[in-house]
Amino acid sequence: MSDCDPVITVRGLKNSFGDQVVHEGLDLEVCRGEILGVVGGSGTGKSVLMRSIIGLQVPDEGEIEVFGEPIIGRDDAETVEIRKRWGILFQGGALFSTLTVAENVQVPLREFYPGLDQQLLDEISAFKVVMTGLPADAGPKYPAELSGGMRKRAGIARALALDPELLFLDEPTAGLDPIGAAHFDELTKSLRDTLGLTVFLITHDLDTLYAICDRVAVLADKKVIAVGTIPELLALDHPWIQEYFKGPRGRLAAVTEERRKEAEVTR
Ligand SMILES: Nc1ncnc2c1ncn2[C@@H]1O[C@H](COP(=O)(O)OP(=O)(O)OP(=O)(O)O)[C@@H](O)[C@H]1O
Repeated sequence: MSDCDPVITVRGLKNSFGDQVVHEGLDLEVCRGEILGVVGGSGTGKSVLMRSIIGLQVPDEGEIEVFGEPIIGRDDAETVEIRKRWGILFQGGALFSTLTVAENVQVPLREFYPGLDQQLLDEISAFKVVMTGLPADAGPKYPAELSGGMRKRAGIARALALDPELLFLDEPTAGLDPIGAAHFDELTKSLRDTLGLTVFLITHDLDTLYAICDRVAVLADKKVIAVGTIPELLALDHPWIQEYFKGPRGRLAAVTEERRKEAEVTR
């Protein structure tokens, strides 16, 4: 992307587990303010890439910078100021089931700002809950009392607890019905627009790619084989890209997006 101000830079990344090499020579830049979709077949290493960027997976080789700061080889204490600036929604939402929604949102606040008093914690968490479109009375509820879509929103509320600049979302619409998924996409986009976030979004959801991603990075053959807008990717003749975007589901997603845009124009 021209005039890219990189928030994440990955160079020459190699990850392996025993004999299995997942990444080799992987490069990627995520630009400030964009929603970057990360796609690839199952097991191509999308989650391992995210885990490497957030420091949970130590790569064999390569360099990773977030906000211009190196990540690899630094311990938790050294990266605390960087970690405060990002929020993460792991696959499945990963809320603590024994804590209420409000208490879940307060977890990162307590971790990074242990001095905050309970009243302030309650006020911040209540604000984050409402910000994600949940009703205010969702705060005292436990995750098991919420629908799948509401749990995802609660996960986003927790990811937003520290007012991050960068949001990592690992398959946020997995398990949601199409309407719930479309609403979640709208939430992601509106948060990006209003808060100026940069979003690293792993997804299998073609509708999400069409509806909200500025660019898409494709993982295959152990690396990012292409990054670009969907029209740019469609112009490439890589077999996986062609099959993914031009297969029946890809064509349907393209038509759905076309209709959505037309409806917007005539509204
Ligand atoms: N901790 C680990 N130990 C051993 N192998 C692992 C570990 N984490 C990931 N792998 C392997 O690395 C490969 C990539 O996994 P990853 O979860 O990143 O794939 P993915 O692209 O996110 O897949 P999916 O789309 O199915 O979620 C898989 O073959 C997986 O089994």
